[in-house]
Amino acid sequence: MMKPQVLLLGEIDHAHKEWSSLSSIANVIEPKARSREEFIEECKSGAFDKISVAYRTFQSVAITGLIDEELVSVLPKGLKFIAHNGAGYDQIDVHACTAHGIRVSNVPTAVDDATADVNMFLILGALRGFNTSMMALRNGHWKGSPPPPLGHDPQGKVLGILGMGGIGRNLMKKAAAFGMTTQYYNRSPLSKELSGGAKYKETRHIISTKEFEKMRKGVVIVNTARGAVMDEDALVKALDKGQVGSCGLDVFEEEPKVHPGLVANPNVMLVPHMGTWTVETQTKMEVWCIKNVKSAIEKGKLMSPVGEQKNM
Ligand SMILES: O=CC(=O)O
Repeated sequence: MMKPQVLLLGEIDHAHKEWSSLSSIANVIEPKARSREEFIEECKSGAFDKISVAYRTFQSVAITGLIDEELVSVLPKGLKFIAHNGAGYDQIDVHACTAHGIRVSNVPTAVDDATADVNMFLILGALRGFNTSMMALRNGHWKGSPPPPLGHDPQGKVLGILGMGGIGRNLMKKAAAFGMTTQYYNRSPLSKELSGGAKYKETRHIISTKEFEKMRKGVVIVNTARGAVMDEDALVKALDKGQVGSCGLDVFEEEPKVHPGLVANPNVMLVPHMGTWTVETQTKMEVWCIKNVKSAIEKGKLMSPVGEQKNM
């Protein structure tokens, strides 16, 4: 019998052993395309017609572009599974995939420690106002003149967590070790029956001017989720007014672009999307994603389907 074919979109950098062990159950194909246009052409050429599973990385968006309706509609009909190597899957239009009979998985859990660590780093950095003096030192001005205002301790502060999934719960434990108490908010879409077919409102810009105004003046904001969760323009304005005192960001609305108002503001700590950027975590993520590919081939279903497809 012919082995099933797996399409590799992106690179395997760490889990080489696990990836090569796939060869006993599948043949791996890599695209020749170097742009979205070429990729669409390659799909239409029939080169991928025997593919049933695709493994994709966050970075592969540089070749294929977003996995949106246009792309999904040219993917080979036999492609039934997309295993995405990442926790966040905003590059993939899951509704379009569902409509075309494609199941999507992501990588939860493996990302929790590293992402919560970056969040805690940004919380501490923003509370202490370290960015201004770190810049001053490099510019030959020691702490800066005048020295920056005193920072604040995390001990006794209340941490609000928006999104109490694996990363949120991991962060809560870390913050507790720093003496913080947590309040949380979590979104959970209703079941199909209860929502009566109404489309679930996504999380884009759920934090904007109105929400900043409800917060305590001088609030510290950290984002390690996705940039678009917050209205970046509104954040810049709230920082300029002092409504937001300082902030720490790992994610941005239009990566790799960063709003000039954020770059210009020394009260903002900026990290270029490095939440999971460690050897240990990248390795765990690849291993996890490969398990999804194996499960798709051997059991006909993904090990960790995305939330929208959990009940299918
Ligand atoms: O941003 C990183 C991820 O979604 O895994």
